[in-house]
Amino acid sequence: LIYRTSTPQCTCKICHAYVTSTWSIHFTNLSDWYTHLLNKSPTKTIHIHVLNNLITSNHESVQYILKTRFQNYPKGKPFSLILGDFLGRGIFNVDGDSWRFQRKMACLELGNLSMRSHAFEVVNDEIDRRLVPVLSSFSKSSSQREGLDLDLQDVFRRFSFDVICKFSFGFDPRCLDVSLPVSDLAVAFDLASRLSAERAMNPSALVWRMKRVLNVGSERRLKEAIDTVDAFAGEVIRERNKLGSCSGHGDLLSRFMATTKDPEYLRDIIVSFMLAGRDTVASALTGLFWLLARHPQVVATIREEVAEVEALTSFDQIHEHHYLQAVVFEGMRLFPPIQFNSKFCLENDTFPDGTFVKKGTRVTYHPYAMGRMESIWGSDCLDFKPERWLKNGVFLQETPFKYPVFQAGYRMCLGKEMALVEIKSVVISLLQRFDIELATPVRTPRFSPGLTATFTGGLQVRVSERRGKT
Ligand code: HEM
Repeated sequence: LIYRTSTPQCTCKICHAYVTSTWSIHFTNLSDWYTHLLNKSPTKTIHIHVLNNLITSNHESVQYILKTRFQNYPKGKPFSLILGDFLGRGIFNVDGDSWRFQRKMACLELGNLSMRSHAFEVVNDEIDRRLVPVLSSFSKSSSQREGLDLDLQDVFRRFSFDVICKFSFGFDPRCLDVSLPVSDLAVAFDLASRLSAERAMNPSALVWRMKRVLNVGSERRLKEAIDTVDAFAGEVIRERNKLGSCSGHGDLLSRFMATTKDPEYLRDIIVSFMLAGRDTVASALTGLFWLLARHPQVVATIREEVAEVEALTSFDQIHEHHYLQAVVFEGMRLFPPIQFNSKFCLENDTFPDGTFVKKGTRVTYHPYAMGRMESIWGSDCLDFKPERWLKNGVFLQETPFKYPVFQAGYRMCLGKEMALVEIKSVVISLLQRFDIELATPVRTPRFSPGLTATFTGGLQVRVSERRGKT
């Protein structure tokens, strides 16, 4: 009974390759195989029947899902159930009024001028006091670690975890420190995120639901991880309550606390923002530094631009480094932190590309594949070429429906500007001070399962201080 699956049995070539995993003979990642299939598809849409999942890289269909027929493509129950234990009723996991309310509040907060300067301060403080010292301690000239390999992905995850916690709820988890401490919270958060995502890989929801009822295996570990995250969120809320409304805190949590005292709801908001701001930024930085290590000319050009243009001293200056902006966008074109994103179709529909969409079908748009579509980027789509974003030296943005790295339409990412500031500040600071090379040259990164793209085995690098630049 447990393994009975409600998905249709299909023996077509694609479904067979999916079910037997034979796609992995020719492709490193499932996303690379989907990219291959989508590039070949005349409509740029494919149907994995056994998953009842329509996957598209057609920008007109993406616009249709995310904007034109937004109401017909909510997140839907299947996902809110899968992620419900971890994300609760937080912004990522709800539709309708609850989503609208949280979006409005978060929008006010993230767009607010003083929050922008607060974000800038938090990011640069974390860079100066923690990120740079950690890299220095691993550099070839350091007496501390004598040029040991450093997992840059791990460092970026620690960095962005500290930043989002300090920024959103004024709490400093101190994950990034020269001693690289083990943080129970960060470990639990990772586990909860990974195990929640893995629920979706079961052939039927019955599998994980049964395990949850029996409290065994991965469901037991998931529960324990969520308990640790809940304990942390509870502590943050209690501390904040003690300080009262006259604490002077102007952060995101305070704004939500002014509207509700429901601890469960506040917990969901805390978890959502930790998820939103942590893994995504770390993932963007990991992919970008992998690319930079393989493109010394791009590094040299960034250094030239940074030397020419005044240093980044405020949030709003982020648009002044055009080449750097192009580099960051180009990095996420090839390595989008959220490789794919799914919705559910409420009523029968037809995509602009002519694909019929049956009610109840899972509908997925695929930023990873879209970044590698010849039809969008041309025959050099696999090359890392920041110049493609520049016209006469000025950065020109592509429509978000062709580049839905931050999603697009009504639910577009609210932290985009903050993420860009964070990524650019890190790139500038690290490239000014260090030369960074890959410890083991990997041709194609392999990704681990999870809600955001993570390099399996991390990003192992060797760091050396640039003479006269420290
Ligand atoms: C490179 C970094 C980032 C990327 C690539 C990114 C990407 C995305 C994507 C794809 C979504 C849509 C998710 C979905 O609906 O399932 C999203 C939503 C969101 N992001 Fe980001 N994000 C980044 C950083 C951030 C940061 C730093 C914050 C907060 C400070 C943030 C806050 C949010 C929020 C609140 C939403 C929910 C919007 C809604 O549902 O209306 N993001 N982001």
